[in-house]
Parts: sequence; C-alpha cells; structure tokens
Amino acid sequence: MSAKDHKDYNEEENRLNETIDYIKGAITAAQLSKIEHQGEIKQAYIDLDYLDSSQSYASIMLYSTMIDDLEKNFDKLLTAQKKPYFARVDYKQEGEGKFQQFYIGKMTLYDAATNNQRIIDWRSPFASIYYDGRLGKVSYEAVAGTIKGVLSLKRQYTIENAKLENIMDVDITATDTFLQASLGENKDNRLKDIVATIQSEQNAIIRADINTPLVVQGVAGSGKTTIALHRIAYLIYTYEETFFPENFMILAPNRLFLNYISEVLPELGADKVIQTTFTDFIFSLIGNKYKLINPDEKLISIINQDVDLDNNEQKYLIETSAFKGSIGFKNIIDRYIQHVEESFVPDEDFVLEGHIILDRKEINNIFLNNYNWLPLYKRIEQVKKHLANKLKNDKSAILEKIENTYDNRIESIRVSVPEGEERRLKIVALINQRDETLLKVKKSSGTLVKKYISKFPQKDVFDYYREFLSSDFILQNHGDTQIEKGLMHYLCNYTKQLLDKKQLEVEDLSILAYMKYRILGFDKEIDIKYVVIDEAQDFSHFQFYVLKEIFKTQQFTILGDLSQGIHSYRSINNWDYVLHNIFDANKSQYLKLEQSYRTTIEIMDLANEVIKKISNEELILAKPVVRHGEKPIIQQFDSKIEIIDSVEKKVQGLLGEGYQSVALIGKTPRECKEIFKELEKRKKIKTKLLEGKEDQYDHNIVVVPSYLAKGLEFDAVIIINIDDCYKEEELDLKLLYVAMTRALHKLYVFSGKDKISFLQD
Ligand SMILES: Nc1ncnc2c1ncn2[C@@H]1O[C@H](COP(=O)(O)OP(=O)(O)OP(=O)(O)O)[C@@H](O)[C@H]1O
Repeated sequence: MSAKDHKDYNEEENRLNETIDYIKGAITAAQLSKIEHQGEIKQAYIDLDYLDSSQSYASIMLYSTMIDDLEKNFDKLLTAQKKPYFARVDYKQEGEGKFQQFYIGKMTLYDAATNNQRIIDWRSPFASIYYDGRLGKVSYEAVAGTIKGVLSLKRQYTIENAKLENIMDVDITATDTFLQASLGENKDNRLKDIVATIQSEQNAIIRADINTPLVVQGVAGSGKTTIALHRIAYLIYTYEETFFPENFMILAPNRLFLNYISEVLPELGADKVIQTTFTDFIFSLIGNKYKLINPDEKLISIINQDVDLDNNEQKYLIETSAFKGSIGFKNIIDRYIQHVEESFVPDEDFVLEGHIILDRKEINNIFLNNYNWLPLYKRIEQVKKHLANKLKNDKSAILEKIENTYDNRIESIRVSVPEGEERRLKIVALINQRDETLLKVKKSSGTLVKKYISKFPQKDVFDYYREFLSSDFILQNHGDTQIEKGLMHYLCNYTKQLLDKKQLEVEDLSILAYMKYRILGFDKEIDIKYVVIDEAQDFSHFQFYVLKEIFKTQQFTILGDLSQGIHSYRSINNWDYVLHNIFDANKSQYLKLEQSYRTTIEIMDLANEVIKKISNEELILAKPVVRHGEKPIIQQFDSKIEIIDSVEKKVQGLLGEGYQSVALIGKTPRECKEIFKELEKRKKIKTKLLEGKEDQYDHNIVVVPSYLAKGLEFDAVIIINIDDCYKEEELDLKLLYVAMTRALHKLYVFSGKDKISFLQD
C-alpha cells in the first residue's frame, strides 16, 4: 500500500511539509545567528583588554558555547529536514480531556510559537510508550514517577528525502509490518540504526538502569551490537549533565568490526564516544615496545587441527591460555605484587652524615600504610615529600647539635690547655673541622633525598612480568589454584620465549595492564565512566576484572552470545562468574534476548539444528521473527573446480537479483586463501579476502574465514568447504553456526563430498 492510499494522507503530508518548512526556517536562523555570534566573538577579541580581559574573555566563551550548541543542533536539523520523524502516537494522559498527537524523531524540536514539541526525541522517557505500548492503557517512567495514560494510535512512516512514502498503523494484533519491511531490505557493508523499529525487549536493555552492571546474553542476530550503540546514545542523552560522550567507551573485537559499526553512532548523534578494541586500548596503556602476535593464531591452529590435544605439550599450550585469563592467575600475581611491595623500599635508613633522619622501618611503614591505595611507583613521590619535610625539620637541629658539640670541645680546650700557641692551633683546627662538617652536612642535605629515592627500583612493566615468570614464586605460590607444576613450567618458559622476541599474545595483555596499574600506575588519568563490551563471550574473567579495576566502575553493559564462543579455550563458558564474582552479585543484572531479527525462519531453523548438537544448557536457541525466505541450499560436489564454478554462478545470480553483500565463508584462512586465489585467477567476480588485519572493508563480495565473520552480516552467505571438514565437535559446530547466522536472506552450503556430513541429516 502506498502512502497516498491511507485515509489520513493529506493531513499527514501537510504536517510533514509544515515541519520541514519549520526546520528550514530554523536552519536559516541558526546560520544567521552563527554569523552574528562569530561577529561578536571577533569584536570581543578586538576589545580584549590585556590588563582586564575578564569581560571580553567571558564574551568569547559565551559566544563560542552558543556556536557549539548551534553546530550541534545544526547537523541534526540538516538530517531532520530530510526525515524529521518516523512515528506518531496519539496519547491522552490519565485525567486529561483529549488525545494529542506526538511525533517521534531523532531530535527534540520545539515550536517557538506554541512552545509545544514538534518532534520528540526517541530517547525521551515519553517515547518509551511508542516502543513498549500496545493500543489501550499504557504507562511510562518519568523523573516524577510512573505516568499513566491511553494510547489510541501508533503510526509509522517511511519518509525518504522529505517525501512521505508510506504510512502504516500498528493495530491491536501488532503484526509489525514496518519491522518486517525493514528486515526484508538488502544491506550493504555497514550496520544501520533501528530507532524506528526497536522492540520492547530491546528497549528494556537500552533504557536499563545505568548504575547496575548489565550482562546481555543474546542469540545470533538479536540486535546486541545495534542495541549496544543505541544504549550509549540513550545514556548520553539522558545523562548529559553528568557525562561527556568521551566518558563512554565501546570495546569491539577488531578494527574491521569498528569500521562496520562506524556509521551508527554519528547517525545517533553519539560520534564522540571512544570506540576501540581491547588490544588497542591496552597497548595505549603499556606502550608499543612489544608486538602482538596474531590473536587468532592459536584458534587457527586448533581449527586446522595442528594441535594434537593428546600431546601433553600442546595440551599445555591451550591450558596456558585459559589459565592466564583466570582469576586464579590474577591471585598469584597479587601475591607476587605483595612480595614486590614488601621489598620495594631500599634496605637502608635515610641518613644525613651519620644522623638517622628516618629509619627504614619508618619509611617502609609510610610506604606500605599511608599510601596503600596508590600504585607502588606513585607512592615514591609521596615518600619523597616525607623525606624532604623530615630533612628540612631535622637539618637545623643537626647543624645546631654539631655546632654545640664543637663549641663544647673548644670550651674544654680553653679550660684545660694553657693560653699560648698550642691552644690557639688546637682551637683553630677545631673551628675548621666544625665549619667543614657543617658545610658537608649542608651540601649533602641538598642531594640526600634524590640519592635515597634513586635507590628505589626503576623497572618497566615488562621487567616485572619477566621477573614474575622467572621467580620460584610463581611455581610455589599456587595458593587456592590447583595447577599442575608441569603446566606452570610450560607457561613460564613459553611466555619468556615470547618476551625474548619482544612478542606478546593477547592473553598477556590483561596481565600487563594489571601489573602496570598496580605497580607503576598510568601516565595519564583515565576518564572512562561507562563501558560497553560487544562480543563479550570472547573475553576472559581477567579481562573483565582488569577493566573494572582500571576504570574503577561497575557501570558496564556486556553483550555476547555463548553459542558463538569460538574462543572458549581462553574465554568464558557461562555468565555466572562474571555476574557474581567479577561484579557485585547483588547489583548485577542479567537479561536475555531470544528473538533473532537478522535471518529468515528457514536459515535460523537450520542453524539451530547445528547448535543443538552441542550439549550445553547455557546455549539458548534463537527464535527467528516471522520472516520467511528460501530454504538454505546444501550441495555437495565432486571437485573443487565444480564448487568454484557454482560459487561464481551463484554470486553473479545474486548480484543480478539486487543483493548488495555476499560473503564466501571458508572454515580456515588457508581454505579462504585457496578460494580467493582461484576466483582471482578466473577474474569473473571481484572479491576481497579478509584476513583480520584490515582496518576497513568496503567490498560487497568478501571471502572470509568463519571466525572472522563473527559480528558481521551479509545479504547472502555461501559457506564453502573444500578442504577442512567441519566435524561434529563443539568448536566446529560453533564456527558453522556463526557462518550460517551471518545471512540475512539466503544461505548456501557448497562442499566437497562428505565434508559436512551431519548437515545432510
Ligand atoms: N528492532 C530491530 N529492527 C530492525 N532491525 C533490527 C532490529 N533488531 C535487530 N535488527 C537487525 O538485525 C540484524 C542483527 O543485528 P546485530 O548485528 O546488532 O545483532 P547481534 O545480536 O549483534 O548479532 P550477532 O551476535 O549474530 O553478531 C541487523 O541487521 C539489525 O539491523
């Protein structure tokens, strides 16, 4: 149905045009006002009186702030003139006479003449009734408490380039045709905002209490990434008095993924949020002296089955990763740091020419007790102040004491030695000696503190890590953790060998960040107050812990899907420990998203069959929204040539049908390289091979290994399996699940004979 067929089309079109005219007027006014304010800033600079500049300076600041505000709203107005709103609700508050119309968009816009809101921001408390409410009685939470009312109309619009394309009324049965239409669209290689179609269960996450750590287990395609970004936009809007956008950090798995989500935050007006990866963030803290070895290397060798888990040494390789990411390991580090702390103060008193100013015990006491909340190195500065003060206080007394001692000695010579040359010489010698001693004391007191402080350790965090790994300490202090000695030996030697080559693996990053935080402290203050972690199933306990410590906050939103936990050899297997042991168990909140929006019923059904083969109660099956599509096509071929021929034909067909993005997903990088090379040679379709090092991707057809496709989505997916079989084992099943759930509309599995035999069932 086109918009024109709707009974209220004329009324709605008029309202739209009126709003657009109003926005255009506001844009012109903003432009004029900017010119005017710029003139005023210029004048203020001319008037700047350097002797009494406070007045002009205040003017400059005032007009600059105004320009900032104008610019902030100006961009929003420019966007809004093409699409001012996306929905309308007709609502009557309990006790009020008549229904009023409210239009919901991406900004708040007041009508200057009536002082009514022409557009209401989707993040406002009121807008919740659009997302949560059905026709009839509704309520929403406002600052003043729960507000009740009645909703008589919920209407959605498609507006493209200021033209009203479609109007849809959501009826009581609430079959959301608007959502269906949005999910049915073809997508390029960027994630989009969903402000118009946020679902109630998603709205609950977006608006969840800011103060509680929130863990969201969401099935593949349930909108976790999208919601994470919308939540940040919501928090920035709601808490603009308390937080700057720069106080928010979103941690994504890799730079490619950051590029994939890069358009959403600016669309939501939250572009200043810090967007980074765990790896990049930690390197910004510990410096770039060491290089990270490819974080996927171990996973690849496990996938490739290069690792023989019956072989003790190779088993240790995997167990090392798991242990390094555990709180048990952190506890051993804590004991090591305690040992460093206890022997940190130099093993000598603070002495001025034989006079003890502070003995070591006292200094140690100050170091251990007065400043125990500071990292060890940051305490040195404080100890230094204590030494300098005490020295300043004691110095004159020492000088006086020296003078007195000599005066007494001189006096006793005067009394005991008869007057004459001998007495004179003795006294002169003593006076010289006294003056020399006084001079020496004065001189050495000038450098005494510096000298003492220079005896404190001066190492970097890598020195400490190496020392920790070399200490008998690590082998003897397992404490509560029951770890085999053999594994500990392996872990230490393996890590030391990496350090010798100036290399680190991703598991080392939490350890180094933690040691730096506890021992050396950071160079600059970190002002992150809210953290959002996406793809959090790949994090270890230690990673969560270290972030919580460094940021000194419990304000986290953690989103992930255990079914996609392909790094589970080094990361979490359930959320319980995170909820109860890493964060405050009484505060933390756990929410589930079971509805999947990305893919069709047919594709999701098949993917669910795959994940069901893993016996783990924690794995939740996805419920696809009602959107049907073609059944996935599973085909086996006799040769590689046949597979590649079919891939080429299929991709050409898909592009011809108007699909914009296609992923050719191989199991391993090795397989992907082979597919890519073959396709390159034939030159029929242009593809891009994704290897994990890219900062961005802008190709529509990509060849990508299964583990790297995580988080991304494509109109169509062709899973290609030439070499490495998918076995009916947990990791392979998860990889296959990830690959399958990347498809929005179409899924094909092209494999050699008996490569993924269990799919035939
Ligand atoms: N309420 C919604 N309205 C419209 N589209 C939605 C909605 N929720 C999610 N989607 C769409 O579903 C797709 C999947 O979303 P997203 O990538 O955020 O999910 P995810 O849970 O992070 O997935 P995965 O874990 O599989 O990577 C995206 O195309 C997103 O736009």
